[in-house]
Amino acid sequence: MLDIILSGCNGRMGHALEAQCSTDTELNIVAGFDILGTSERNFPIFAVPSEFSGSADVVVDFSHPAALSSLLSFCLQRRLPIVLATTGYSQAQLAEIEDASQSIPIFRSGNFSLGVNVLLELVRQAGAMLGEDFDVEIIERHHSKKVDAPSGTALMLAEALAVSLPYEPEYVYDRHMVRRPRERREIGISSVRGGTIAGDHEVLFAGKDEIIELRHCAQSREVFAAGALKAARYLAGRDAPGLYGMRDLTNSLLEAQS
Ligand SMILES: NC(=O)C1=CN([C@@H]2O[C@H](COP(=O)(O)OP(=O)(O)OC[C@H]3O[C@@H](n4cnc5c(N)ncnc54)[C@H](OP(=O)(O)O)[C@@H]3O)[C@@H](O)[C@H]2O)C=CC1
Ligand SMILES: O=C(O)C1=N[C@H](C(=O)O)C[C@H](O)C1
Repeated sequence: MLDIILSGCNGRMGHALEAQCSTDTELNIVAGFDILGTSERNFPIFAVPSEFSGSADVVVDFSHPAALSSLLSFCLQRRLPIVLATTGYSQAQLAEIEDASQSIPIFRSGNFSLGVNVLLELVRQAGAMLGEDFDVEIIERHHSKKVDAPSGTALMLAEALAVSLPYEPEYVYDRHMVRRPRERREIGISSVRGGTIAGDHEVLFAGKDEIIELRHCAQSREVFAAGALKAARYLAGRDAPGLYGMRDLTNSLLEAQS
């Protein structure tokens, strides 16, 4: 049995995770954290992590960057592993995560779907093969309620391109004031918000008279919830501090199959 604390439990992803845990007898939500505290659920909810005095195996967080410091202090104090799925962290917060991972196991990814992690590999390959001749643009589309832009996944795609392209890219987020032709080393990142789009990421390679589009569309939040719960299982079995990611998880799943 895995005892989970669900941070951001009142949100869209919090509900998606609760639904998946309710169908798996091995997963047990012992408490929730959320800014508004109590609600009518099957577990107690705390507005401030330090108010929880029970025990747990792992924290899974889909909340807001503002929750990070109190979550990390809570986990550091109890030596609890944490899965961080929240996006929109500042550079200083990423450094805080890195620091904390010297003391506890932390699993962080801007996207927990298996498909996006395959997309990242394909984008790396395409960047290395096409980078000399093609312009590259990233387009992400999400529901109207999303607060951060560009998405965490778009930033991961940008990082994947940065290691594979034959030049150091310059990211361009907004062209509306620019009055000049595009330069090869630019990577445009465009964010679209509307309706209930669960998560849609496209990398466009535009060459002379030909275009390649690599695209992933999440059709529901279930894919993210399922991936984060796999990460929680992976982390709970680990004592060693460190910063883990989807590559560690997919490698361990492949090892288990062989
Ligand atoms: N890595 C991945 O695969 C995925 C990551 N995400 C990320 O997860 C996060 C949550 O997404 P989603 O569920 O759609 O968002 P929601 O806004 O629906 O849920 C977030 C919850 O956290 C609460 N919250 C806000 N601020 C704080 C705080 N300071 N402390 C504690 N709780 C807080 C919100 O309360 P209130 O509504 O009152 O503000 C809300 O209940 C986002 O950063 C999103 O980008 C989402 C999907 C997949
Ligand atoms: O906020 C969301 O909904 C999502 N956020 C993540 C991101 O910022 O990339 C992952 C997914 O696309 C859904």
